[in-house]
Order: sequence, then structure tokens, then C-alpha cells
Amino acid sequence: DLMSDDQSSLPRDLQDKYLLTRRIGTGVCGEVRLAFERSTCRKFAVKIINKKNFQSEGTATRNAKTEIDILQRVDHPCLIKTEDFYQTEESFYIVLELMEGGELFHRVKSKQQLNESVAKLYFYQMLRAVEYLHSNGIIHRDLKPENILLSSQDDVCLIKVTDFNQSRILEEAVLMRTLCGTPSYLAPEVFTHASTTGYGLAVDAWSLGVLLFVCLGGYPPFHESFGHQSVTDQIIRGEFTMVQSKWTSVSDQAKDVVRKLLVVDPMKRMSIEEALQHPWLQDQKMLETAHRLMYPSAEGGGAAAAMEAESTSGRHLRKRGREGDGEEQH
Ligand SMILES: CC(C)(C)NC(=O)Nc1ccc2nccnc2c1
Repeated sequence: DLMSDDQSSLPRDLQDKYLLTRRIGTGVCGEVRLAFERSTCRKFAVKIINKKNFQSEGTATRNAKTEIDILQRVDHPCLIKTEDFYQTEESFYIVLELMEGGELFHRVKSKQQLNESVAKLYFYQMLRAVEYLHSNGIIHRDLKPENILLSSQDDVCLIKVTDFNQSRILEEAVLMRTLCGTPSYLAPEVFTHASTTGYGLAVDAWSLGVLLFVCLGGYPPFHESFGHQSVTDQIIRGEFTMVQSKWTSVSDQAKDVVRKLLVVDPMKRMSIEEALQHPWLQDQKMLETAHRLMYPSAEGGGAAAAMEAESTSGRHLRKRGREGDGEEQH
């Protein structure tokens, strides 16, 4: 039974505070388990990142540290929040708010495809989450249906972006230092757009285009089953396949957003800001629903209060804990 569940390998203080139970998610770097806070019986998700399948201080462990640092500092309604953090010799344990709707991936799979108004509500929230990350100099770099979580089993629900371990806190400082040194040996792309912030952020816009395609069409835009080209070639050429039967009921406006995000040249690709201004998203009913979900405390005050909430909590990172102060970003 639950009480005799073997929790021996867990950190003592984690075990004292939480009872870990069944696995509810798996990631490339570990697993997610359903946990109960012993004192309140409140439910949480505990993400376990085992260091052993990472080389000692290799990039992967640094990514895990970046993820934890970012998770502890970001503060937006559509970004997963960290409740607690523990670690042992072999693993990191991140206590997260539980998203009872599970992964977007499973929702789309079970529904074949989402109806357009639901896809629009989810897509708008993803845009706002990524807009917030970008305004704080963070590129997610690994946006996919497994990393978008739903707050409930209802269609109309809050979504949250998770899995920042591939994120990159823009190394502007690194670039500045580089440009101070002798330029003689630097490659041209260091000076051109290839390494400026703008280019980097555009990768998330592409991924959001793929996410919207999957929500609307119910299948991925680039897939080995489409024609003779490899998936990589399809992506490099920007050749996605809209299967007629799946897209007839999708509006031209929605298709226009997809087409403007799945543009190969990052400089020509629609940005997050432009996407937020696209006609498809100027939908008052959807915006009111989204703001009600994102800023419930602003209830009754309507759009003004929601804008107010957004402008105050909008752009700021949470203060880092004491132990974070002296930490050098690697
Ligand atoms: C709804 C059901 C089947 C219990 N799944 C679930 O809650 N999945 C997840 C998976 C990963 C999570 N990561 C963080 C927070 N909640 C999560 C919930």
C-alpha cells in the first residue's frame, strides 16, 4: 500500500514532506511522479532528473542546473512553477505544481485534432509564455507537445510550458566579451545576424508554428511518411504537408498563422509579437477567456484589471534565493 511504498533512495527531507506515488510522465532526462504533501494532502508533480545518465559536469548537467535556475526565477501564469527543490549525489528532485490535464501531446492524440477555438486559446497562452521568456532573455529551444501541460481535463483550461532544460539564457555577455577581443579570428556569422538575440529567439517561433500545426491538424507537419524526403530535408526546405481531409474545416486565418511561422529564413519568419497581432488572435471572446484563466484574481475587473495584472507581474523574474546570488552562469 501507499505507506509502505519503498522510498529509500529519496532525500530524507523530501520524503519527510512528500509521499511520492505513481509515475505520471517521462522525459528525456528522467521521470515525473505524482506526490502528496503529507501535511496538507495537496497533490504535486515531482520531476526526477538523474545525473548518472549525464557525464559528470557535462553540458547535460549544466542544462539541468540552467533549467532549475530558470524554473526558480520565472513568474508567469503560463510557465510551470517550482514549489521545492532537493538533490542527492545521483539526482535532482524538482517539486512542481501538478497539471491535472497532463501533456498536450496526449490530449491532441485522444481527440484526433483540437477544434479551432480550443487550439486558438492554447496557442495564445503559449505565445504569452514564450513572449515572457524572450522578454527576460530566455530562449526555450525545445517547445513540443510533451512540454505543454494542461491544468485540467476540460477543453477550456490554462496551459503551462515546462522542460526548460534545453533553454539558453542569452549569452549576450559572452558575445560582448568576444567582440572586445581581436576580431581577426572570428567567423563572419559572429558579426551577422546569426548570433544576435533576434535570430536565436526565432527558433521558438518556428516551434510554435509546429505546435499550432499539430493542434489544428492532429499530426506533425514534417514526417517520414510524407514523400521520399527525410524529415530533415522537409524541414530545411520548409515543405510541410496539409492533408486535405484534416484541414478543410480550418479557417484561412489559422492556416495563415501556420504558414507565416513555418518560414525557413528566420529573418522572414513572423515573430512572437507579430503573431500576437495577427487577425486570427484578435478574438475578444478567446482573449477574455484566456485572461480569466491566467489572472483569476483580477475577476470582475475585466480587461483593464487583466492588463494591470499583466503589466505588474508581466516582465519580472522572481528574486533568486540567497544561494543563487554568487552563482556564475556557465
Ligand atoms: C493527468 C495525468 C494522467 C495524471 N497526467 C499528469 O498529470 N501528467 C503530468 C505529467 C507531467 C507533469 N509535469 C509537471 C506538472 N504536472 C505534470 C503532470
